Amino acid sequence: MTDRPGVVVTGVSGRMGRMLVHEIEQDGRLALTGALERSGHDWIGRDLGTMLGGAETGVIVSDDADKAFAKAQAVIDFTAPAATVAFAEKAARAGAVHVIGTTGLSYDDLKTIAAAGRRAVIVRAGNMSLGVNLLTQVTRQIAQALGDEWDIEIVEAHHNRKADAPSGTALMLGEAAAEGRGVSLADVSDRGRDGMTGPRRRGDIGFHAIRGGDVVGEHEVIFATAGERIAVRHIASDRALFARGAVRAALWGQDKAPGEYDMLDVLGLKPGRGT
Ligand SMILES: NC(=O)C1=CN([C@@H]2O[C@H](COP(=O)(O)OP(=O)(O)OC[C@H]3O[C@@H](n4cnc5c(N)ncnc54)[C@H](OP(=O)(O)O)[C@@H]3O)[C@@H](O)[C@H]2O)C=CC1
Ligand SMILES: O=C(O)C1=N[C@H](C(=O)O)C[C@H](O)C1
Repeated sequence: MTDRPGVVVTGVSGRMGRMLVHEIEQDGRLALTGALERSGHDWIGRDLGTMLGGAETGVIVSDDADKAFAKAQAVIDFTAPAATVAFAEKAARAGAVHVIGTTGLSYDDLKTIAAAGRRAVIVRAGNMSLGVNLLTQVTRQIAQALGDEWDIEIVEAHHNRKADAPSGTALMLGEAAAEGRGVSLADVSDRGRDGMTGPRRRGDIGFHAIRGGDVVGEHEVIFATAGERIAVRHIASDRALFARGAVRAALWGQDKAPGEYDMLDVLGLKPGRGT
């Protein structure tokens, strides 16, 4: 028996799933009590440690989320939108803190997750790193200080297996820029221009996605006007930083009231909420 909060990692064979198992072991403040993969996956019923090429851990990979969540205090979930929406309901029912890193969530997905967040603690962020979360604040401040004669463009680059565009981080940065300007991102978003687009619309926020090789994640916000340009940039070179943020969020959420939180709450960068 252990008094460490128990945690389940979903999508455990994925890029982030593997990284999370490693980080949970290294960090030592959470006990890994469950590991999930989708039904029919080769790893189901097998020992997680063996599947990862190491010694047996006693954690058997399962596709039964309800059973795994019932024994845990936290769920760390970097999977895919449909899976995350289903996990949100199940984690809320089990009373486990649900840390959501999954991106590409639709408006309806977000509504379902928000409903689960009225019953349990959810920490959701398109990027769990300190650097990116600081960058959102800097972006908001710069956008607030500049008029709309400054064009804002967000450029992101990721590996060639990434399923969604723009990235969750690019959207966080876009939201921050729009907030700084006092406009709704939905009204000014201009994604991936192509063809005879005509001149740029004043006030738009442009998004551009590069996909290639093994790029972990790079984001740049460009503010451009006549005669000058400002660029702020974040480069992630190791997925471990996202896993560290997720573990920190799972621990932070343990004594919080039900609600949907983000990494600014966890990092103490949003005074007056949940701290
Ligand atoms: N917020 C952040 O800081 C970060 C967010 N991400 C996001 O995390 C997500 C995952 O990224 P990544 O690890 O690279 O992707 P991977 O495709 O490598 O991993 C996703 C894993 O989830 C599994 N999965 C899908 N559906 C289910 C299900 N219903 N039940 C259990 N497991 C399931 C997949 O299985 P299968 O292969 O069979 O589909 C796969 O093993 C993406 O949305 C990505 O954008 C990534 C890094 C940082
Ligand atoms: O899919 C990824 O890899 C990443 N996804 C997140 C995103 O969509 O922004 C975070 C990070 O950039 C890596």
